[in-house]
Amino acid sequence: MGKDSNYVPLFETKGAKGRKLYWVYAISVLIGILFICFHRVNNVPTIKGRWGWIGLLMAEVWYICYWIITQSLRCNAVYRHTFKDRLSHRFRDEELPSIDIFVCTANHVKEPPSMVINTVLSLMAYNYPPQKMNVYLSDDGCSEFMFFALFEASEFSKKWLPFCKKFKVQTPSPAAYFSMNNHELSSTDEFISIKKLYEAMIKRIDETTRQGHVPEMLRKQHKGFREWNFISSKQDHHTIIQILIDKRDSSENVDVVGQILPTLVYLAREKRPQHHHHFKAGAMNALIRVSARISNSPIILNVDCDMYSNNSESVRDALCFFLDEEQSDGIAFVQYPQQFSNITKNDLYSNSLRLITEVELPGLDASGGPLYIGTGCFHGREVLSGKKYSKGSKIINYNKKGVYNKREYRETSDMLEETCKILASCSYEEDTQWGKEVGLKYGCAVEDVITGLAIQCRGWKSVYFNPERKGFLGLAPTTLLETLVQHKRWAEGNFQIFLSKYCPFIYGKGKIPLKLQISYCSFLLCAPNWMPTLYYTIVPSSCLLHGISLFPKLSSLWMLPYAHVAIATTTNSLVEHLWCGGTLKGWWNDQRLWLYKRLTSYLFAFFQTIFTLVGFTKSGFVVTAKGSDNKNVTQRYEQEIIEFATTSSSSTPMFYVLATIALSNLFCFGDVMLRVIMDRHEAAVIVESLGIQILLTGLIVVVNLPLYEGLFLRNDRGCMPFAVTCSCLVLATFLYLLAKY
Ligand SMILES: O=c1ccn([C@@H]2O[C@H](COP(=O)(O)OP(=O)(O)O[C@H]3O[C@H](CO)[C@@H](O)[C@H](O)[C@H]3O)[C@@H](O)[C@H]2O)c(=O)[nH]1
Ligand SMILES: [Mn+2]
Repeated sequence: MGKDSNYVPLFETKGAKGRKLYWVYAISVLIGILFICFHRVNNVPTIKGRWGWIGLLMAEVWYICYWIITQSLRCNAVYRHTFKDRLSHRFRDEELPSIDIFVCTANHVKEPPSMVINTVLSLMAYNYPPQKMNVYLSDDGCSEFMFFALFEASEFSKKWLPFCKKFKVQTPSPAAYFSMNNHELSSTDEFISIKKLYEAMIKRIDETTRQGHVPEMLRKQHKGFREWNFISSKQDHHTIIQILIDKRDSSENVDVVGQILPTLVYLAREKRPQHHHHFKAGAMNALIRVSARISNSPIILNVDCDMYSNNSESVRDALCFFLDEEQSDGIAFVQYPQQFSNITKNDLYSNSLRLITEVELPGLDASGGPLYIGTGCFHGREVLSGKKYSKGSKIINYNKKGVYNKREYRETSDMLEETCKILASCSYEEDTQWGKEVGLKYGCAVEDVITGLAIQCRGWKSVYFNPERKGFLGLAPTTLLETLVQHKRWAEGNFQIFLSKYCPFIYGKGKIPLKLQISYCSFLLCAPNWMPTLYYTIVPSSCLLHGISLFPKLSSLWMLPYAHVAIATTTNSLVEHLWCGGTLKGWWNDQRLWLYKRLTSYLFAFFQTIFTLVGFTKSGFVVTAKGSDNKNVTQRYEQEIIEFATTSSSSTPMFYVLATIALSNLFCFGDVMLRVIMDRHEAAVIVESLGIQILLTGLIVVVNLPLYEGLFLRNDRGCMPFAVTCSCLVLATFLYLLAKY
């Protein structure tokens, strides 16, 4: 079928409305900023406070540049809408392309097997022909418990998938489904019996994991367990690959109603101490090769092990973008947002990524395409493997309906497993382009962003899709430290890209639009933000002690631009936050985390990047814990009480920084307030000349109230470790005295 006159689009793209008002705001802020700069440059004090002033000027110049960069994300936005019914009209089931789904897991303690298989089951339950679906679990932890859980899941799927189909279950992750309240079905026999089966399975999985070994009786159920007999270390082992469900073998691998099941494969790639395994990027590349041999689907979906599918239509949605006759040209990947099922009402740790989901990604989509953010992303296999765009290239050729993926092997699954072992071995990539030009890129803490950038620079576009019913739901960190460490990894990886040859301004020059280059930089350049922020939290408050004024007097006209910029940007951020569905308190929490991330995550990321660059250290990948198995921690999270307790001492430096800054500001604020109260005559003068600084210091104190509580007032297990409290108290007192005398 060629291009025909009755072409009907499979998706549409709409521009955002109401941009004019935003421009009025942005321009007014810009004017305010110019006035501030003018004032700063022309009023540098001659002696007292000269350096404080110049430092502040530099901090402000950085903020302004960064603010301008971030505007590139907001000057435009597009929203996408798909027509799935048209897709079903145009393509019969047999004509649809097959899809390979990759789930990555790395650590069975931080990522419990019972959670991982919920993700796997939810993906297997897509409303899509099962003979066209292949699910791969990559286990970088090489855990027998994970394999056991997946084996259990393969059995359970035989009942779960028909149940989902029969009752059109919209939430196909069993854990999420059974935890929902008002079920229409809850009193039916079918519901009760499947729930019982599920609970029994989870009990078996959790118990085996807790006991620390899979009992002999259970091991007999599958030949795969034998592989672990020869494994002594998770860092040093051969490849384990087991095809748990082989849909080619249709006599056996059917569900209880006789319907074929999706292929299900377990993979633990080879690991050797002398070979770098490159974290998730390495796992993905092994998956790309292994899946090419087994199923070779033209479409690849990648999800993290905690990101269960919450919408059984996602595959069809994504295909609307790849299969449109006219608009699919050059679309390489479809990115869904990262959304979470465990965000508290007021988003305690600002983990909902609300602004990114609702504002920044649609903005990027308008500038040439969203970043690849690792999970919930549909890729074209060939593009991921390095293919360049040439005019008219599509991921799937519309004209060749139904002929994709004709690769069928005669080999038995045992033989297939043997050949795949080589593909997932350490030495396979030696002297090849894997990790460079082919597959996901190595050597960067955010392998996703850098890989997406490279794809776009090869001429491809990407699409952001945020359907009304959320596509994927994951688990956000539930402690302050986990949050800060996660952001450190992101900031580090992003900054690494900026300083490498992949810097969008150099690498992307002439290949991607300037607007997109700038948009990238608003993410890549977040790490250096620690500098001005640290300066702003230390210098103005300590200058209070000597009465050094760093801002215009309250009665001066020069106050106006400062006030305007502060009020306008604050109002804008508040409005944006509420518009994206946040609460007032959530916005306030967001401000706190804004500060904390800059003072810790970004600071540490900055130096880690520099040290890695000069070869002092190697960058790593600290896997984020998916929830906590400590009931008290979970309870505090749900009650929105900040967790300051730490389990690993290596990460407490972050808390030392936070607590010391918070305490020094408290001392400075106390000091100046005392003077104001004690000396009525001087009070008016102090307030007049130091008003803004007092306000600023006061704000830092108020934002830190929960931290003071954690230091001194709380006595639960989540309070600040005693050692941190003592040391920071001494340190802050010392700094205060140093500044004062
Ligand atoms: O050596 C490793 C380390 C991690 N992972 C997996 O990578 C995924 C992401 O790890 P997580 O600890 O959850 O990190 P997040 O910060 O939540 O992940 C985001 O950021 C990462 C880049 O920093 C991307 O890889 C992810 O896709 C993206 O969701 C998880 O499924 C892990 O199991 C591996 O497979 N092998
Ligand atoms: Mn994660």
